[in-house]
Amino acid sequence: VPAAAPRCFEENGERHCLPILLGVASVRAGTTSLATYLAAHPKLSWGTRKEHHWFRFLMRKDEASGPFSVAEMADGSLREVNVTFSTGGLGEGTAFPAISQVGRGDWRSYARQFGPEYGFDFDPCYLAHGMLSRASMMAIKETLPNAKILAVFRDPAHQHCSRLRDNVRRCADALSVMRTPDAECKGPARPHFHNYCYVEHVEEWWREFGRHNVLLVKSEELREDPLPILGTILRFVGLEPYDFPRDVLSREHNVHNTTRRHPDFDYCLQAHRRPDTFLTSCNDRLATLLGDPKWHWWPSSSKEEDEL
Ligand SMILES: Nc1ncnc2c1ncn2[C@@H]1O[C@H](COP(=O)(O)OS(=O)(=O)O)[C@@H](OP(=O)(O)O)[C@H]1O
Repeated sequence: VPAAAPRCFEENGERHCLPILLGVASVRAGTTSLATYLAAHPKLSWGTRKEHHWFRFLMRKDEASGPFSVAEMADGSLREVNVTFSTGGLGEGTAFPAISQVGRGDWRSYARQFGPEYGFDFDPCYLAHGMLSRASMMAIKETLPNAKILAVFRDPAHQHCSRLRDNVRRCADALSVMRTPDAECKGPARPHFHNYCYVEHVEEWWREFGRHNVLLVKSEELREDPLPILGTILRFVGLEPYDFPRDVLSREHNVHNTTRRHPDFDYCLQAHRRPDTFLTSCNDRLATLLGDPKWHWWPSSSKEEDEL
């Protein structure tokens, strides 16, 4: 029996259950591979697709149902959503529209996308910076209060500098666009950086779901050997160990690797790994919070500093 008992209903002789596991992060960290591996388990299914985007919020430009720090949940109730982010919500200083889940349907509409198996759903945009991701977190809590939360984190400097080519337009709350590495690396911490300051988000999700319900995975470890990670995830959701087919695990999905070719990529990477940068301080805090230096990704006194 999984730790999080699924919530199910029957319709036309078919049984549908809400997912028990929600992957909430992060963009381009290997979530497609991980989801594909998990889908090979006979008791696990992602339902109709890997990413259901059920908890992404809709923009409502037509009416001002409140200040932009308020999100309208599926049942019409309003929630304050930018209460704790240190940098304020998305659109800070601008007249940003209210955001809403209304029109999405109730929990059954979501559950209909899954069968009777233990479902899981990945959306790497839920754990990110800003009002929308916080609203997603609140909506998830409302619909799936017992969900197990999974986040895959990848070297934040790599993630950030990758955007030199790949503007993050798919995540609605990551509107900042990389311009030049110089401006980004030497300027003050912009809201965009907070997507990769994982420590800020971990504390938020712990607070809402409880520490034991949030599992963090290092993307680099997943790439090295997915088996131990899969074992940990099975234990996390309360399933027995399973011998995943090796041929499934030997394939990597959604591989691009084109970002590295940008001429400024290495410079950007090195600049962000200096000891005095915002991302270094985030890693320091994350490694301390989790009590494990592996969450730092690069040593504080990096040799790369000398090379700049
Ligand atoms: N097993 C495994 N472990 C770790 N990382 C992996 C793995 N498989 C794929 N990848 C790399 O993950 C990147 C794609 O991540 P996502 O699938 O999460 O991207 S997406 O946000 O859903 O589009 C993409 O990174 P880049 O190639 O650097 O772009 C993949 O190469």
